[in-house]
Amino acid sequence: MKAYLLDPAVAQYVFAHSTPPDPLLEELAKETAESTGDAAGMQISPDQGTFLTMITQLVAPQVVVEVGTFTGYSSVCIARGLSGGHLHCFDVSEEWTSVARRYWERAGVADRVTLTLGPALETLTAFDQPIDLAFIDADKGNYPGYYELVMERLRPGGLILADNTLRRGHVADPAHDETTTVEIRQFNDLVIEDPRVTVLMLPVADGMTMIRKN
Ligand SMILES: C[S@@+](CC[C@H](N)C(=O)[O-])C[C@H]1O[C@@H](n2cnc3c(N)ncnc32)[C@H](O)[C@@H]1O
Repeated sequence: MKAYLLDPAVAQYVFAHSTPPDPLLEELAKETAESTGDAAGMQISPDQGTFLTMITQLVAPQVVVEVGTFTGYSSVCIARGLSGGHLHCFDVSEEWTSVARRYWERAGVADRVTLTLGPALETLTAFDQPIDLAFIDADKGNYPGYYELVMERLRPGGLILADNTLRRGHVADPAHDETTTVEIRQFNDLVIEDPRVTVLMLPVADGMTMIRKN
């Protein structure tokens, strides 16, 4: 499991005292690992999945947006937390999201999930519903664009969650200039300087930032 910033023994303790994934999510993780190779590392970790379900239950959103669906792990977790709301997923990959579609059916949440395929900067621009909750987990260079498109549609009090905002801790090392680290660092700076929001970075998995629109 991903817990880049924790001592391994502490990480084990954390996982042992957090609700684990059910057999369906374990099967999805296994199928993703077997069928997508190195790309499987893009999947959120099980503790993040539990977090997404809990936060969705707490926010009780009507409209949720997910940017970056892959094979569906995070979307199943979000959809399971819904009580009457709807999840709108955005991704470019027909192949990867075909796996997600199967697991939405098996999880019994297909009727509360809509998938739109295409570059998310374009498909989100065409999305015209007020958003209550958003999860951003796609190509890192476009995070500022996704953030602004979501912010324009986010209700006051609404919440954005952005994944991978610590880049294994590299963002805190000014000498680390790998492209994605620089992109995420710029995104983190943009968010903390935005007067419209309240921000909390959580050192969960690869870093997850909670951004509440004031
Ligand atoms: C990190 S993965 C998402 C992981 C997913 N949240 C999960 O829990 O398994 C990133 C996803 O973003 C998608 N993506 C990359 N560039 C994109 C773009 N420009 N527009 C929409 N989706 C994009 C990829 O196809 C990939 O499925």
